[in-house]
Amino acid sequence: MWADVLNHATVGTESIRPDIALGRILAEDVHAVEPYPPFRKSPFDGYAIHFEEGRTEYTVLATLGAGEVYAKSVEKGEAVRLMTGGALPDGCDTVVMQESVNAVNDKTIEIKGAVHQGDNVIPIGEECSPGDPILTAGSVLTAGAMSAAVGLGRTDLTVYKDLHVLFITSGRELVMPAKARNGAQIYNSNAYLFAGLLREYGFGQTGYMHVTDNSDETEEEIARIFSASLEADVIISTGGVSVGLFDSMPHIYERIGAKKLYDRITMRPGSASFGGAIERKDKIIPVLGLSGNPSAAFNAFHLIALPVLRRLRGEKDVTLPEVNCRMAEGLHKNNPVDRFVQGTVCFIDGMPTFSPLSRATAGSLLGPSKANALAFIPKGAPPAAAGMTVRTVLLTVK
Ligand SMILES: Nc1nc2c(c(=O)[nH]1)N[C@H]1C(S)=C(S)[C@@H](COP(=O)(O)OP(=O)(O)OC[C@H]3O[C@@H](n4cnc5c(N)ncnc54)[C@H](O)[C@@H]3O)O[C@H]1N2
Ligand code: MOO
Repeated sequence: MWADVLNHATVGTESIRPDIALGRILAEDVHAVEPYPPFRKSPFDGYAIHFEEGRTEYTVLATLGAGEVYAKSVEKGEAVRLMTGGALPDGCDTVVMQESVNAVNDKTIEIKGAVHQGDNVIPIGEECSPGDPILTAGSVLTAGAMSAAVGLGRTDLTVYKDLHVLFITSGRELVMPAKARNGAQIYNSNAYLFAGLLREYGFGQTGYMHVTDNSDETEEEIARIFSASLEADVIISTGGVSVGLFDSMPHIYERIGAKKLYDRITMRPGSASFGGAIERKDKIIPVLGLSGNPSAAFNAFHLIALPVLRRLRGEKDVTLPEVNCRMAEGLHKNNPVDRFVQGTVCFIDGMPTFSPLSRATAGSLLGPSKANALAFIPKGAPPAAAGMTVRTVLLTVK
């Protein structure tokens, strides 16, 4: 069912210039249209010669900077001085580094030591030939990928459109920073956690709304969320999805047209979770209501929301990398369901080692400020002991 939603929800494509494409997802396979390098070039500052067996002295016809062309052909006994990256003139088949040459006079060089025909020539198409695959659809345009495309002459690239993520927080106990807070209220840290996570993972255009879960305001809040949802490709919220009296997110989602796909998942933390989809005339909008507990929300972002967001923006590889780690210390909890424990991965004696956070609870505010990995302890496993090997999901942006 999620597969159906995701297959229909993918955003469209657009053509953009490389200078604004960093971090975007390619929607086309890029092939070389010409060979690279496009001419025979020198890897050194030196002399391009018309090689002749046994000859040590050559007459230098000209000096060329990189990018300059020598129009005539270089014949027997002749050479051209050129710089690193310079094109070999016709008739030259060998390059001699300038350190391997003595100047006999202004116009003549003498080669010291052995030289072989063909030395130091980078051939045309050494790296790629016309038609060779260079970049694949669904990959992220890194700085390196863009330089490859530009180096091969591309002036525009077809990429997936930016996702419009509408993010919602829920709860009357939440106040924004610098606002007055009574003794039982807390600051709305998830608003900042998710704005930051979305930005860190390259999801740029983010609307934000807050639901008070106060019944006097519900109708107006539903109307505002409905109107914001018209611009959204995906909706994510934290809080208000459990069984509390004021947990109103599933109701709000249903009121704005979402069909429920699930309302709980068997993992901890993050079991409080709502998944649904809004089917509109022109598109399907996936809806993810995540747990309000900050650490549960952080885990659920990486494990549930991020793969969905990546898939929606056309990425091929949507999951985070995993590495097997040695547990630095034991955990004492039983595991009635799959558990993802926040912690840090570092290398000790070359061995990836996972250290669980001392307070790895669903409600921990501070966990997301420290964790760079989540250890996976499967359902039914005994409490994880120090020294055992554990599968660990790496949170790569840190
Ligand atoms: N009787 C039961 N109670 C609970 C169950 C259950 O099955 N039966 N499930 C528990 C689990 S598991 C979790 S997780 C929480 C999740 O509840 P919600 O997702 O509805 O989240 P809230 O109740 O709204 O908030 C939980 C917690 O997180 C704080 N929070 C919420 N939003 C923010 C925010 N934007 N910034 C910072 N902190 C936030 C909120 O104040 C609460 O402390 O339910 C259990 N209860
Ligand atoms: O959903 Mo809760 O985070 O499992 O503690």
